[in-house]
Amino acid sequence: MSITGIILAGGHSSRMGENKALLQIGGKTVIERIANQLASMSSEMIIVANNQEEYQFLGLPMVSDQWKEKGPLAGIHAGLTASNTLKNLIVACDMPFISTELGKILLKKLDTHQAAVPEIEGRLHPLYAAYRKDTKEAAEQALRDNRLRIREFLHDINASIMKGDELKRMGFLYEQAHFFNMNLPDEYQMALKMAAEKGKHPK
Ligand SMILES: Nc1nc2c(ncn2[C@@H]2O[C@H](COP(=O)(O)OP(=O)(O)OP(=O)(O)O)[C@@H](O)[C@H]2O)c(=O)[nH]1
Repeated sequence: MSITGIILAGGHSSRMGENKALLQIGGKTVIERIANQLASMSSEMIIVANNQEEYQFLGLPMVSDQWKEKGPLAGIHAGLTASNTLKNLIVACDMPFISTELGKILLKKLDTHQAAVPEIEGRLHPLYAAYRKDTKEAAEQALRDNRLRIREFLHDINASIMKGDELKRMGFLYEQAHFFNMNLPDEYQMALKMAAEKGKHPK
């Protein structure tokens, strides 16, 4: 298994008001939960962070953005630049309930595409998606041109947009929780409730 799991943790969490990667859910920080999930799918991991001291406790390799204050596309670029593997799974640090089953489906799609990105009920999820290392050049060009929308970057590469129906046909029964991301304090409270419910009715 030659796969790198890349966690984007270089944002400002300004809507949350505190570092959302370090919020606790079920006795663990969100970033630890994600790292644990990624560990089962990848041979290497990288954290892309601009304030690295905050994540030293994870004991994982870290890199910083080369393009500063450009948002998640710069995180994707930095992660792919540092990666030593063709196949990479990128995850935002604010998605507490990602599915490893989905991660494996997205990574498999890289046999035929440069990227695989879920689109669930009309909403694209490029921050839980698989990217080949060879998309780094297109990311760099987009950053150079100051085209920072990931949706546009996906047009520049051979990306497979995987809709809910296709995922269902492949036997993956998605839940909204898999794509849940926390931006606001209320959404953190919601995540705590979701985790408590999951604990009551484990699958
Ligand atoms: N490496 C890197 N990651 C980023 C950057 N901006 C956002 N991210 C990450 O991308 C994901 C989604 O980020 P957002 O929620 O859109 O932005 P944020 O800055 O974290 O939060 P807000 O300040 O509330 O907008 C999170 O995992 C962020 O850590 C960046 O400039 N560099």
